[in-house]
Parts: sequence; structure tokens; C-alpha cells
Amino acid sequence: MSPSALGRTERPSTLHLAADEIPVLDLGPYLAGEPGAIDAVARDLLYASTNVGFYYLKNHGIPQSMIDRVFAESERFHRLPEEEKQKLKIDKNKIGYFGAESTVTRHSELGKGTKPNLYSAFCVRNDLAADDPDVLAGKLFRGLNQWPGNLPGFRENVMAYSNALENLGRRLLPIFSRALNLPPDFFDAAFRKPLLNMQLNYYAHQPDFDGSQYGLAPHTDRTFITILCQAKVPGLEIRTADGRWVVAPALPGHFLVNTGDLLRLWTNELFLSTPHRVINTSQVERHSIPFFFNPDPDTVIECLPTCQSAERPAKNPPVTYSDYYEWFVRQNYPDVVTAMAAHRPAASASS
Ligand SMILES: O=C(O)CCC(=O)C(=O)O
Ligand SMILES: [Fe+2]
Repeated sequence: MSPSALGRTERPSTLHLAADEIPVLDLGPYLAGEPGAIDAVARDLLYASTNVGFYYLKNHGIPQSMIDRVFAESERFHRLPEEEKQKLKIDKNKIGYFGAESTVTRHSELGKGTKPNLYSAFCVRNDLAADDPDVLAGKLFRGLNQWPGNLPGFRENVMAYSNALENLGRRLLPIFSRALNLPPDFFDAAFRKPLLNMQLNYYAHQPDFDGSQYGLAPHTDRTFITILCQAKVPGLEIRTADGRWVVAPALPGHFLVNTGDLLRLWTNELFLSTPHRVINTSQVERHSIPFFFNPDPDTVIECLPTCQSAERPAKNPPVTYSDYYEWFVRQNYPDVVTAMAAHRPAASASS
């Protein structure tokens, strides 16, 4: 146990805030390997994570043409007839399609009592092969992706983007280690085979807001981090530490990252997992793509050594990521729960 635990930090004087609220981290110097760049960006990250929980990334190195292609694929997918999309209905691994009003946000206190969500989504995970050991072992959340049969190029463009975001996620890990006073490779083992989940989210135009029916109800993410691309249409609101809901603008060429519950847990609740929600009262359809970046499901999440001290002991017992995540899925996705029950081995059916 370290003598004194890390705490919240002051805003670095060079750190820019978008919309007066949300830090903008410049990855350019770090990705270019400039000396000392990791220290500067780790300082910004520590401030953003302990005070806001959301931050934009600029100069992240992902070409705009690749982003445009994956949004074009999202539009192609969501234009398919509903019955075509239902052929890919979400399965026990939370892979596939879920339609409007088929999910309910129950895992967050803030989402309690809200109506089913208006959004629909296509979910993909790591594109594993049928002979992958985890697939053969039937490990939960390690299944094969489902792909539409009639959209040539779809799988390639979606996975090209997912692979690029996976690489970006890995490049961020040493910055988290630096911010948290940990050895540079601290997170590497947990992310050797990360548990990825990416969604092509679609929000129809919502003419009005009745106070309880959201595109996506208030919630926190059950992730390590989420890397979101909002394309052009805003609609995401985040709840500031002082309780206001503010719109996170769709900034061209920027990703919006948020700390998830898992990283909050890992850091002994030092990093904020900030509530957010979506209401699309713009006059047009909204597409967004969250990339949920998570460690291997077998990872044991135990309070980091630099986040605890005699004065600030660990607040939570260790838990494996699979247990932590399964609880969340069971709360929110009734169709996944049904699929899980259908696949449960007979021997454990009554337990
Ligand atoms: O669509 C968005 O902008 C946010 C999506 C989101 O919060 C989620 O899928 O968890
Ligand atoms: Fe979210």
C-alpha cells in the first residue's frame, strides 16, 4: 500500500475546454513520440478523469475517410427492412441487432422508471474465428459476430474501424499508467485479448420529450473506457459534477471518451464514471458509434496500489470483469437474458 493515494488534480493551465466544460486532449505529440509528451497528456487525462469523466481526443490518428466509411455502413444497415435486421437478433453474447424499445436502462439509479429506450443498434465484438479457444469453450461474451448477408463490404469496413479503435485504445494504456503512477506496461496483460463491443447506434428523430422516454436513458457505462464518435448530429448530454445536464457537441475530427464504471472501480472511485443520456430532438436521424474498450473477462479488478492508502482503504472487494459485466447485461437487455437462458447447459439449469 502506498503512503498516500492519488487524488483529484487542478486543471493544467494549457488544457482547453470545449463548450466551457469538457477537456480536449491533444494526442498528436504523444503519438509522434515527442519527448515528454506522455507526461503532459497524462496530466490532462488525470484532471479530466477526476473532475469531469468525459474528454475529447484530437489528433488521434484515425483517418476521416475510415470514419466516414463506417458511418456510411451504419446508414446502410439501419435502412434495411426491420425483418432483415431481426434475422440478426441480439444473442446471448450481446452480439447482433436490437430494435427500438427493446432495451431498458435498469442498471443506473438515474435510469430507473424510464420507458424503454427509443434507439436501436447493431453490436459487434472481436471478430473471432470458430476455432478460437474461448469460442470452443463456450465462454460468455466470446461468440462469433453476426453479419448481414446482403451488404457487401460491410464487415470489412466495420472491422477496419473497430481494429483501428482497438489500436488506439492500446496506445492510451501507457497514458493511463502514467497518470496513475503505475509501470508503463501495467495494463498490458489485462488487454492482451480485450473484450470489445462496438455499436452502430441509430436514433430516429424524436418530436418531443415527455420527461421519461429517451433515445437512451440516463446511465453510466460498464466499461473501462468508451470511445464515442458522434458524426454530425449532437444529442448526447452529460451530467456535470454539480448536477447540470450539458450537451456534448459533435466536434468534427474528435472522439469523445468517457471513463466507465470499471475504471472507476479499479481506481477506488477516483476516476469519475459520469452519467449521460441521449435525446434526439434535432430534426434529423442521428447515428453514433460507441466503442466499448474492456479487459479480458477473466481479469480480476482489484483496487490499484496507487489509489489506496491507510486513510483511503479499498472501497470495493475484488471482482472479475465477467461477473461485473454480466450483471449489467442482465439488467438491461431482456432479449440477451432470454438467449442466455435458452443456451444454459441442462446440468446448471436449476442453479
Ligand atoms: O449515442 C451516443 O451518443 C451515446 C451512446 C451511449 O451512451 C452508449 O451506447 O452507452
Ligand atoms: Fe453510454
